[in-house]
Amino acid sequence: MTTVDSDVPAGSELKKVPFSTRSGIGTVLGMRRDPFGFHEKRVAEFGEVSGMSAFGRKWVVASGPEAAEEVLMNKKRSFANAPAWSYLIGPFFNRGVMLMDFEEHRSHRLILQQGFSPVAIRQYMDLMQPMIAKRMQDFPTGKILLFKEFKALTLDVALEVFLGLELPKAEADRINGAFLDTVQAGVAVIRKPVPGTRWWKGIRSRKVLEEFFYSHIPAKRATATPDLFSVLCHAESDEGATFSDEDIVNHMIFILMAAHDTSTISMTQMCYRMAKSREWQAKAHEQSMTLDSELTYDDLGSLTVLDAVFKESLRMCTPVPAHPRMAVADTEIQGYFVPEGSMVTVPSLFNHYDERIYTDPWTFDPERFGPDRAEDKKFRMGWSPFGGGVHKCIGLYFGQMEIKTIMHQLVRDFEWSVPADYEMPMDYSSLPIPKDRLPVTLRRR
Ligand code: HEM
Repeated sequence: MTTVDSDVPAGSELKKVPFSTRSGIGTVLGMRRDPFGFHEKRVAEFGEVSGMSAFGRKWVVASGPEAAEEVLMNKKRSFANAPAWSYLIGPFFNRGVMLMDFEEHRSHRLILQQGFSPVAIRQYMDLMQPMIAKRMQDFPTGKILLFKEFKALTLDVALEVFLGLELPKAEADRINGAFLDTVQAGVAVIRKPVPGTRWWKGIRSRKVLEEFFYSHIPAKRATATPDLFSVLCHAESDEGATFSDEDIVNHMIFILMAAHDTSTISMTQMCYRMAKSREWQAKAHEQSMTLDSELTYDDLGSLTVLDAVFKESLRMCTPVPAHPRMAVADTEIQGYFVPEGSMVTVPSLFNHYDERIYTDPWTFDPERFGPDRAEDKKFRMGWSPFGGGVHKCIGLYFGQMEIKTIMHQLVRDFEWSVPADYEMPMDYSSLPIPKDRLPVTLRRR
């Protein structure tokens, strides 16, 4: 049987993937301590396609935009999501659409798509605007932890727009805690339910979430309301396929997770960058003042400053830093032999600093996305915070709508700052979050 570091078959012109001999624990700790430095050393030593041990498996790291395109566009259908993502987060996000492949993925995605159509997104925007406006009126000022505030806000928005439920604070906190634990569990170093560990907490939290969703299904099936939960309960594909209760619970848990942290991280990054580069905060404020406080869906296209800040912030810290896959047939990446069964990862976090794509990649420079420079367009996967191919983020438009709606209100009514020498300390052990939750001084204009 071939293994991930097997020799290239006789007669093949493909190259063997060079593997690091470093232990899995050493690799994970090294990556956590200094992910960028660690990656740079790996590329200098082994090249863009190389192997490493991590999380109990051997992985092929397929760096660079060309390798990203080969893996994510998956033209030969030789890479699958389920066996790779399930290995990392399966017990917690079981049967979410990202953990499905090929025909099954296609049929579930077609039904799900109804919840993400332009008509549905306009409905969600109508639902969320008054609530965001109200939350912004009450937004705390002074020295605050912005990441924490955004996390609470995006959860409330998600509960309203996805679930159509107003939960008492204690219940909302319980669900928030359960999400946090499920997300954290995926990258646990101890990958067994040993009491007290991340993995163990993740399993318990998944049960909490399942019970929560199942208990609300009968009411959701009984009436059609404009929230995603209700849309999924009533959705039917062209072939007449519908979701079972179990499908709905699985998709809801996955989507809530997929939407919540990614949006929080994006807004945190945007605010951090605009606190360091105050001129961009001022530009965004000026532009937002030319529009009404309450936006229409069509106004979103006019927020060009926030759009550029969003793109650059997601380039510099992409909320989903890597895309894991498994080779389901013997295949190749950039001329390297990748045997069936190999775990493969596409590291977008690092690709976004590739000097072949971006000029001065460590500099915050939203203008690089303008039509005259369009640095992100040099490679198909040059800018890939939303992934690519059939698994490309289904919530891409929803996410941008939510983020811009919140940021529009924030830049209109507030200004914020950090000390001149402040650098946000990042925890990359799961999705990238600030260790200090981004303390800022926020004041109402
Ligand atoms: C800025 C915010 C967001 C970012 C950066 C982001 C990023 C991503 C990425 C990178 C993937 C693909 C992962 C892979 O191929 O391995 C993905 C998939 C997905 N995202 Fe998002 N996401 C965001 C917001 C959202 C929102 C708001 C929702 C839902 C409302 C959502 C729902 C999903 C779903 C369901 C998938 C799986 C799609 C499939 O496999 O067919 N995401 N997202």
